[in-house]
This record gives sequence, C-alpha cells and structure tokens, in this order.
Amino acid sequence: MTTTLKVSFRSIAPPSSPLTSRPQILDSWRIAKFPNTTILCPPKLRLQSSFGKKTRVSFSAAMATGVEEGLPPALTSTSDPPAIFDGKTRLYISYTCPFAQRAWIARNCKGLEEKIELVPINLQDRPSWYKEKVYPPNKVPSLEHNNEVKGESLDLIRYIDSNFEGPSLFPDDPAKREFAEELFSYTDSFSKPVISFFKGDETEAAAGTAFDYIETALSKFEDGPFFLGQFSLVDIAYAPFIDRFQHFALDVKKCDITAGRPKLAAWIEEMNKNVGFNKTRRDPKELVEIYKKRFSARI
Ligand SMILES: N[C@@H](CCC(=O)N[C@@H](CS)C(=O)NCC(=O)O)C(=O)O
Repeated sequence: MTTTLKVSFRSIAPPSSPLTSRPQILDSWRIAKFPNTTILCPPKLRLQSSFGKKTRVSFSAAMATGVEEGLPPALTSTSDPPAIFDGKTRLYISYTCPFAQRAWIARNCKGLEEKIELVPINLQDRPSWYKEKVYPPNKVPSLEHNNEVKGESLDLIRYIDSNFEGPSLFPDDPAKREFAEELFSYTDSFSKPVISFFKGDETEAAAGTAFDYIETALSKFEDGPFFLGQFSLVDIAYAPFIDRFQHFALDVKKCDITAGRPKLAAWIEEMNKNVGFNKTRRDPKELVEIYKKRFSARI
C-alpha cells in the first residue's frame, strides 16, 4: 500500500531552489533533500512537496512509515504457536505493555513492518508454549531472529536498530551517545517515583523532580526537540511511559506534567506526530483504567 505524505513548507523565507514539486514513489529508504531541510523517507511512501511562501519544516512526520498494517488478535492459552524457528523474524509483544511498545515503535520507525512479524500475546491468558518454546523468562517483549530469541526492551531497540535496514535511530556523535547512555540508565529511576506518587506512596514533589530531570535533559541539545536533538532510540525508550504518565496524572491526579515544562510540552507535541509511535498507542482511557486496576491491587 502506498501512503502519501504531504510536505508543506511553512514559515520564514521562500525556498532558494525548489528541488521537486513532483510526487515521487520511493522504493527504499532514502534521504530527500529540500531547501533548508533533509528528510528520511521510508519505502513505499509517495512524497509530495508543495512550496508556499515560506520554508521551515518540522519533520517528525519524516519518521512516518508508509505501510498500513492490520493488527492481529492477541494469542491466548488456546492458540497454536507460530512456526517457531522457521527462519521468520517475530516480535512477541502485548498490546498494552510499555516495554514491548518500545521494540514495536523501533520496528515501525525503521520501516520493518514486513520484515518483523508482530506476535501479540494475551498476558492474562498466556499460551504455555511461549515460556516453554519461545522465551523462558515468560515476559514481553522478545524477538525471534536468526534462530535465537532475545529479550529486554532497551537491548532490543538497540538490536533492531543495528541489525536491520532502515534509518539509523542512534547518532554517531560521541557526546550524544554518552548522554544517551545516561538517559537509558535513568529510565527506571524516572518511573519509580512517578508510579509511587500514583499509588499514593510518594509525594507529588518527588514525581515532579523526575519530570524536572526530563525537562533539563530535553534542554541539552538544541538541534531539535528530542532528547538527543533529533529523534532517536532515547525518545522511543521514554515515549510509552511519558504517554501513560501524562494521561494518568491529568485524569486521576488532576496534575498537568507539562505545566512549567515547555521542553516536555514540545517533546510530547512532536512525539504525537510520529506515525511509528502512533500505530502502537492505545486509547488513553484504556491505559488509565489499566493503571487504576494495577494500583488498586498494589502491583
Ligand atoms: N525489563 C523488561 C520488562 C518486561 C516486562 O516486565 N514485561 C511485562 C509486561 S509489561 C511482562 O511480560 N510481564 C509478565 C510477567 O512478569 O509475568 C524489559 O524491559 O523488557
């Protein structure tokens, strides 16, 4: 299926040299250059540019993937296993797990919908073959690739980025890489006080400190609104959690995590335009209900 991405140039000055105004069908990932900007185009994307009077473009939409995908139903205790170790690459997920969502976003943002098959599992009614034949730790996500199964979401997003085609989601710049490591290792320290606040075990101020860390982190690189400036694996690592936290904080705790945090507000706005991420999102009401149940059961 072909999707059309309309690129319109807004703001500032007229383009110095219009490069293309004809739609192009792209067969593989490539870089398209426009006046003042460069975007990464996924395969099967029909790219159409329209030059207005002004030329500055914001390009998280460039991480869009053009493949439309019907989502398969989650497998249960009565479902047969897929043909495990038949050479296919499979990503085992649960539709509501934020850790699995990280790997799923990375797969989408690399344009790998046709290379990595999604296998959703119903964790409440888990098929026994998953633990026995696929992934003994019995958690999601896991990735079946080259006759091996690997787990741990932060390892998987790096693995998907380095072992498959598609645009690189990790910069080469050593300063950015070093900061990425700090941010990857902060993910659990970020979630802990926020979840404790939601459960009523921690003050709002403690959760606020965690969000302040994020605000400061988002101020470090100025070449874009993302953690490392441009969109990267770090954004993928945080997005499923910040998304859930924002909705629960607003609905249940009546607190706006973006108040007084303009960088976080801008990051959320940009992430909300990311097609690879949006394809993995659930209805916010469902996410809030899952947290409500979990916190009342004190899990
Ligand atoms: N550290 C793991 C955490 C994965 C995880 O806890 N996944 C949950 C679902 S959100 C799970 O599979 N739980 C099943 C269980 O613990 O039995 C990762 O980052 O991948």
